[in-house]
Amino acid sequence: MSAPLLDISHLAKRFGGIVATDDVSIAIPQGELHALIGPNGAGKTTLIAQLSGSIFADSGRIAFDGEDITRLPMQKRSHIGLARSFQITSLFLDLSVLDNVALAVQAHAGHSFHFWHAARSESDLRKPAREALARVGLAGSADRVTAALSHGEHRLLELAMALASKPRMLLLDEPMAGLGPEESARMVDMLRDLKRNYTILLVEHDMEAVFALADRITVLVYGRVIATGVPAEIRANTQVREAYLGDAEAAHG
Ligand SMILES: Nc1ncnc2c1ncn2[C@@H]1O[C@H](COP(=O)(O)OP(=O)(O)OP(=O)(O)O)[C@@H](O)[C@H]1O
Repeated sequence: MSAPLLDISHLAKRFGGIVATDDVSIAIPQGELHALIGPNGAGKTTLIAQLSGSIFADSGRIAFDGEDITRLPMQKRSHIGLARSFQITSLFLDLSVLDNVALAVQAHAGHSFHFWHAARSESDLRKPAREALARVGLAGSADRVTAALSHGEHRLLELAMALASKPRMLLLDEPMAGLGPEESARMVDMLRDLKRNYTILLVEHDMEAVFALADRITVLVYGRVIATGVPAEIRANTQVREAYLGDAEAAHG
C-alpha cells in the first residue's frame, strides 16, 4: 500500500484540564473522502485546527505527503496543498463574491503580491478566483454583493475560497451546517464531484451526507478515536452506536 497523503499519529491537545484530542491516529490515502464524526465537544474542530496549523498539537506528529508538518505554520501548510475551508465569519459581506475569492487567492500567495504589481496581480488573482467560482457553480454570481447570497451560497463560496489555493487536500468543517434539504443535496453533489479530484477530510453532523459520501469514517468520542472503518463497519459497530450513532440517527429520523 502506498504511503498516506495525510498521516496523523498520536496527536494530542489539552485546553487546561480539558483533553480535546487524545492520542489521535488516522492515515488518509490520496483520493479518499474520510469523514470525522462524533458528539458535540468530541474534538473534531480542534483536530481540524491542528491539521490546518491554526493551533499546534501538544504532542504527536502530522505528515503530509511524507513531510513532517507538525510545526509548520498555517500559511506554509496552505502552500504545500492542505486547505481548510473558510468560515462564513471570514467573508467580507460588502465585497463582491469574486473579490472574496480573489482575497483568498492573495492570502494564499502571501507576500508575493505587492501593491506596485497591482495591474498584474488583478488578473493573477481574478483568473483562479473565477475558475474556483465556476467549480462550485457560482460563476453567475461573481459580481453580486456577498451579503445578497443565501446561506447555502455562502457555504459554496467558502468552498470556492478553499479551492482557489489549488489544494491537494481539503479540510472541511461542517459544510452542511444550517443548510435546508435542497441546499444540502446540492452540497452533497458538489462534494461527490470534488471527491474525484481531491483528498478530503470532512467533519459533518449530517449522517445521511456522511454515509452517502465517505470512503471511510473515523469516530471521535471525548477526543479519542473509538473506531475507523468503511461505512458498513461503522454502522455495525456496537460501541459507535452506543456512543453516538444511535442517538444521531434517531435525531435525524
Ligand atoms: N480554545 C479553547 N479553549 C478551551 N477549551 C476549548 C477550546 N476549543 C475547544 N475547547 C474544548 O475542547 C473540547 C473539544 O471541542 P471541539 O470544538 O474540538 O469539539 P467538536 O467535536 O468540534 O464539537 P462540535 O461538534 O460541537 O463542533 C470541548 O470540550 C471544548 O469545550
